[in-house]
Amino acid sequence: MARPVRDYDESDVRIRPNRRGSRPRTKERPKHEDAVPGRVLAVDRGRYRVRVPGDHGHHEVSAMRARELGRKGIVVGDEVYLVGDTSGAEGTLARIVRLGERETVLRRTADDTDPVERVLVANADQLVVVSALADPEPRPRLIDRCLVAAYDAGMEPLLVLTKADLADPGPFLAQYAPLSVPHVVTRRGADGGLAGLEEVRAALAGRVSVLVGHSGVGKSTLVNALVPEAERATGVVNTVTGRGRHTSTSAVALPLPGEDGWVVDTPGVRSFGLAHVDPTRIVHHFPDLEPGTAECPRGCTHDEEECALDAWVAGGGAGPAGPSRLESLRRLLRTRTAASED
Ligand SMILES: Nc1nc2c(ncn2[C@@H]2O[C@H](COP(=O)(O)OP(=O)(O)OP(=O)(O)O)[C@@H](O)[C@H]2O)c(=O)[nH]1
Ligand SMILES: [Zn+2]
Repeated sequence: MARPVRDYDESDVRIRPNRRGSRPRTKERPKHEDAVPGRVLAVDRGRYRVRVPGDHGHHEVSAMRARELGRKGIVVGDEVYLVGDTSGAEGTLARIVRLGERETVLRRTADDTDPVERVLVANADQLVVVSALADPEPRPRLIDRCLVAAYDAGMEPLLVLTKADLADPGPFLAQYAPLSVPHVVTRRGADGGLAGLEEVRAALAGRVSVLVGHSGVGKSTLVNALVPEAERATGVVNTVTGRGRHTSTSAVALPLPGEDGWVVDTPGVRSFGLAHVDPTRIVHHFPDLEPGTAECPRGCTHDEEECALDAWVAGGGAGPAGPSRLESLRRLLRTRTAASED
């Protein structure tokens, strides 16, 4: 019979200081089993604002990365593990010693001159593309880029169409009908309030949603209506860093009231470079077309002459909607290679 193996127990080592001081004798890296889990809400110049759950609700902790993390990036939405002073009291700084596994990764290539791929947000499951129906006019090419970024990240897209008091959503929606992207329409009501907000809330409930949209579409109006304390939350970053109102933060996670999901606002994000996108990830989001790719040549981009989708769709493989769905898929695939526009 094998002897029972005793697991290495870090706490044993730590309570027995060696002669030279309090450092454990073992070369084994400390595992930080007592590390406190939290979620990164904002990143600003090497300081992380982390939300830590406690017995009586949540509190926020300012943290820095521990050296042992190496060069691994930490982004908004990351699950992190903290040691040190995790009280969140003013002037305290915890250390992030470990990073949880990411379920999704929203990336972008900043622009055409900067080929560096950046991770924008981790662990989000929905990408909300906010677009005004008028003032400013919708930008379909930018919306398509966002959809591609969502599909590539394994996120579900949602269109929020604002300012329906200024223009009828019908013609715009017709363009997106073959894509079967869910949408919500909002408008300014006669009372000055935002109509459609309840529908937006329902679509965000229980999810982690990243909001993107170009300047003037009404994204701030929407965020402030959804998360009335949003202003206060951004203020916390500033008191922590002591750098005033201007921060380089490109994303901020805001818990929705009632702990019913999160929205991640992305104030600095104006476009999605898509140099990194894998075409096979886009076709996964067209489940009606995907079976038709079985006969494709290896490494098919699904936008080339040899692609098996044409014959399959022509043969009725994807039903009567097949041709317009294929056209939409190709539109998105071409977005990947088109020059970025914001
Ligand atoms: N008519 C109308 N105007 C709206 C609506 N929603 C927002 N606006 C107005 O549109 C303008 C831009 O709204 P913001 O919320 O600041 O837009 P934003 O997307 O945050 O833009 P940036 O701050 O530039 O990023 C403001 O004057 C809002 O009052 C709407 O549903 N209807
Ligand atoms: Zn193909």
